[in-house]
Amino acid sequence: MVGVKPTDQQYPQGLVGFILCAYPAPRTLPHRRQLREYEFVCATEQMRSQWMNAIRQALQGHPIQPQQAVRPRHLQVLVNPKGGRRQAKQVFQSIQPILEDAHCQVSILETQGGEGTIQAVRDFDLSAIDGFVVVGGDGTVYELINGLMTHGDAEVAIAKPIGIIPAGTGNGLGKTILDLSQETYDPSNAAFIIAKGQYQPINLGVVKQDGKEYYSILSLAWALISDIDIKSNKLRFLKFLGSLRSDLYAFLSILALRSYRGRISFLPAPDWPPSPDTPQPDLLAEPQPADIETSTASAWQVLEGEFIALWVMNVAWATHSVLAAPHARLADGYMDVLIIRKGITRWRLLTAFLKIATGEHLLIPEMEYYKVRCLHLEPLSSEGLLAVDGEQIKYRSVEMNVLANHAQVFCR
Ligand SMILES: Nc1ncnc2c1ncn2[C@@H]1O[C@H](COP(=O)(O)OP(=O)(O)OP(=O)(O)O)[C@@H](O)[C@H]1O
Repeated sequence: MVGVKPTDQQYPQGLVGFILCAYPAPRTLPHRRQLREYEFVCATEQMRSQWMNAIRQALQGHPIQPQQAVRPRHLQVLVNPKGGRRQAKQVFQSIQPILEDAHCQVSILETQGGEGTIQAVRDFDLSAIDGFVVVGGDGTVYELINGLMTHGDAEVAIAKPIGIIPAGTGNGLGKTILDLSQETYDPSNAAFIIAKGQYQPINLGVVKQDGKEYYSILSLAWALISDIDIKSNKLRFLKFLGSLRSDLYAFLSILALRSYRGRISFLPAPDWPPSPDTPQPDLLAEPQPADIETSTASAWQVLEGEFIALWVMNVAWATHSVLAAPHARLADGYMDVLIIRKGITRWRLLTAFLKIATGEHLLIPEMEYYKVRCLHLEPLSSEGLLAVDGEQIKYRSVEMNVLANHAQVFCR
């Protein structure tokens, strides 16, 4: 009786009956309406199971095919345990669930560095790989690209999309991709882009020197820039500095400023610089073949003299905090070139350095900016450094050409 409101016929008589009826039923015990709903659910459940049995009988001899399972994407992951703050393994563990939730299966390779990594990439069985993921910095991407381009089946290898989880020091390519995908600079956002699975073409640079070829996805640097890139590696043991390492070295190099003699020849884009009326281009739009053909028709330019810096950029961001080439597009068939000649004051250079995170360094008149199809550098100073994607190459004449839309990166 307690907890279930009695019907009229069941009302007990007198004072006891009045108290029992006025006393509200405890919520934990079923109310009569709830009981009726329960009975209804039981009845419909019974009907449902009867219908299902009827359908099963009708379909006997006509088994239903199980739904085709979505094939998981197989990603070959390259983790550089020595990149950046040496946190790449932990970074990958933290984002792995994002890839797994997106039906990605991963195989992990810990890189050895240099030729060891390039050879390991050449040995990959491509039939089992849908894409690559680099957990490291631009140096590891460079090794991956060079391994793919010299793979026995290079055409198939370089067509596989590449994703970047930034775990190096600079991570210029990772930052460029995150920026184009309108995501903030963070490993989980980078994993999210890979999980989404969309990819875009990207130019590659081919650097030729002494009959050898190197493939670049980021940059060719000479003078002040390569000095900072290569010499700041000496401070790598100061792990806590992270990317501040190159900022510190840049500041010291500007104080002890020196110039380098050389000859820079290049084939500029015919429509550069654009007139102020030209609408802003879509940064991911593929180039029209006509754009590339007309560029070869334009005349070579030759600059000879003393230079402070040469930076040939394939993408916009040189590091996650250096927007060196704000006009660079992923697949426009051009490289963006920043040249600083001797004559700029230390103060102006320092101002440019402080503004480079937003691309406003280009407002300083001494910054010369070109878009080029190919470039030839002949260093005329006896000593100096040259770097491709932050990796040192021999200090002698070098040529760089664009391979338009040659690789693919997970982006957007
Ligand atoms: N197991 C390893 N031991 C020693 N060096 C390695 C190993 N694996 C990779 N390397 C080297 O580490 C160097 C740096 O790699 P990476 O570019 O990934 O990081 P980073 O230099 O910190 O980042 P960024 O290039 O973006 O500034 C590369 O030259 C690579 O050859």
